[in-house]
Amino acid sequence: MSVLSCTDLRVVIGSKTILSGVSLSIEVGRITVIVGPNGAGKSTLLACLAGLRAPTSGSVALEEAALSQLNPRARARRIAFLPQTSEIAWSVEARTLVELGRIPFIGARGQSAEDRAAVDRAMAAAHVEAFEHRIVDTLSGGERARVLIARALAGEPEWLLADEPLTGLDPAHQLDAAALFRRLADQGVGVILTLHDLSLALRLADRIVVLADGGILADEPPATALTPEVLKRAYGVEATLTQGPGGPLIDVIRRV
Ligand SMILES: Nc1ncnc2c1ncn2[C@@H]1O[C@H](COP(=O)(O)OP(=O)(O)OP(=O)(O)O)[C@@H](O)[C@H]1O
Repeated sequence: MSVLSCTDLRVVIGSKTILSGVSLSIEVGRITVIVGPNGAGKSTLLACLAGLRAPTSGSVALEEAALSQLNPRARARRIAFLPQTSEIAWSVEARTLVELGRIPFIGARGQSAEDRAAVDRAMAAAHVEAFEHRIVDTLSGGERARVLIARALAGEPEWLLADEPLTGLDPAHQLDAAALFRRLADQGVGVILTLHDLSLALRLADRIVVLADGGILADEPPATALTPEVLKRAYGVEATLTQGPGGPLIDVIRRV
């Protein structure tokens, strides 16, 4: 079983320590959700796990091999990274953007029938077939977010690492995206997400990693991860956990 891990990860930018002493071992076939306050280092950790940022010290490994030893093409075939939506603004048709997710597979002869079929499957999974010929810049934020999910899926990766993938989606499309992530995990994909919506995190995750002050404050199954004490320490808020008809709900009462 494929495992993505980091050991004693430390990231220093300028004079600021962003992450320190972070060790994780994450298995495929599960949804791992990273939560934590603004600036806790969630995006930085995700970029390190995707092999897109070199840590200052410590290591990231895919199975037994250091990620830094894999060439970028081989790494991109196995790990898809979905950045925060706001970072993308391209004047290309949606299908062209999704096709970019196949680049690690495309040979000298250009796209094969299998590449085109994979793009079709990815667009269908993210429900974006209707936008095929729309210029991405003209799509709404939520529509663009779904096209970007399709781009990440086009490579049919073993790992999907997504930074805030549900932000900007309406409730129905959040449910669709959550169901898609669950399907992928059930098919054996390792899904690692950062999320700000704690109730959604509880409903979606098999495992929740709470980052705060550059380190891991909790690393637990959802049933035990977000206790009032953890929420207080991580976010500085008083909050309660209740059961709603759709699943667990975090009710934030006040700052403490
Ligand atoms: N290039 C950089 N130069 C200086 N500081 C940086 C740089 N990149 C990240 N940081 C800082 O590192 C910290 C962690 O950033 P990161 O984006 O990983 O946090 P985050 O937990 O994803 O935050 P958010 O919830 O707001 O998206 C922040 O304080 C950020 O300002």
